[in-house]
Amino acid sequence: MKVVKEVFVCGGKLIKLSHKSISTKTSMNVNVYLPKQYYSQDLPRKERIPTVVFLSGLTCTPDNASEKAFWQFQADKYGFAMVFPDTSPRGDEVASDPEGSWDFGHGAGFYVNATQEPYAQHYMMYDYIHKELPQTLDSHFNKDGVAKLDFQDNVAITGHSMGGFGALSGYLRGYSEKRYKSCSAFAPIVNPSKVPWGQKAFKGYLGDERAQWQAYDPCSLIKNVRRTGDDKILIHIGDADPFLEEHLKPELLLEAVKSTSWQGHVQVKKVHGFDHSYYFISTFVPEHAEFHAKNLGLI
Ligand SMILES: N[C@@H](CCC(=O)N[C@@H](CSC=O)C(=O)NCC(=O)O)C(=O)O
Repeated sequence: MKVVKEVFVCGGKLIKLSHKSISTKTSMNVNVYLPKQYYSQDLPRKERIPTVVFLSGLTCTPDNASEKAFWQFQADKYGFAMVFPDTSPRGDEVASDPEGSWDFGHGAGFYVNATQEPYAQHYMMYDYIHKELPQTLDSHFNKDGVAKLDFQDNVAITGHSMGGFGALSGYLRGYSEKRYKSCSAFAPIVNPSKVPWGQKAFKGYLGDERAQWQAYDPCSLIKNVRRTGDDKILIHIGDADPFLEEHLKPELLLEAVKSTSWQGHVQVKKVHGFDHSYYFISTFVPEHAEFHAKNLGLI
């Protein structure tokens, strides 16, 4: 991993990194915020700082959320690190949308492992986000036998829109192995198999076979994942979101959990007047931060 830049922000630092990915066979950018506790001498030697992973939406790079979601204040408040990955592989050698649209291809990897050519060459975002990146960050930051940061065990996941889908999907697929301690989402695409953004992405990356789609779709996954303990999923969505009716459809997730172990444990908070932007996200980041801090054992 190469450190591209370090930026002082709040009480810690945003570290901008790039690295060669085995999964995507490209160079990938990722931003990591290390909270003030990381730099403090007071951190008990045995305690590792947990991580919250934020998966961004269509068109985003790691910088959108780093600059506009204001997670850093919350990371300092509770003592977690933030990981802001990119949304797709990029580069001249990486196929993108044939029509140059922004909802597929570069900036729109949908956090799945593509099986269809030419996308299967590089779009292995599921493996990258949930397997390779945590290991790579662990090796980079926890050198010399001193493990101050926890990228693999005490980790929460959240995301926005396409990234909200990615968070729900990754959480539910990894549920039996407790890959993530906690999951939330901002205006997520909850049922990609049923909406235009998701159908375009799934057809392009996964092909026509619907069984492949169900293996990533939160509305299918949640029916087959038995909830344990006090686990809950927190979702916020604005009622003035221009994508609400066509692409997001949160009611489909509530419908899907009926008569399952998740009924009553998926909280969808529809908030009046809010749109799809980072003004909406940043407003509700404090509530999501507190939710994850509790589940990560920080409060
Ligand atoms: N460029 C598009 C708008 C695309 C858009 O709204 N992207 C959202 C995520 S949408 C779902 O995944 C986003 O987060 N954009 C980045 C930002 O900083 O706001 C258009 O021109 O309409």
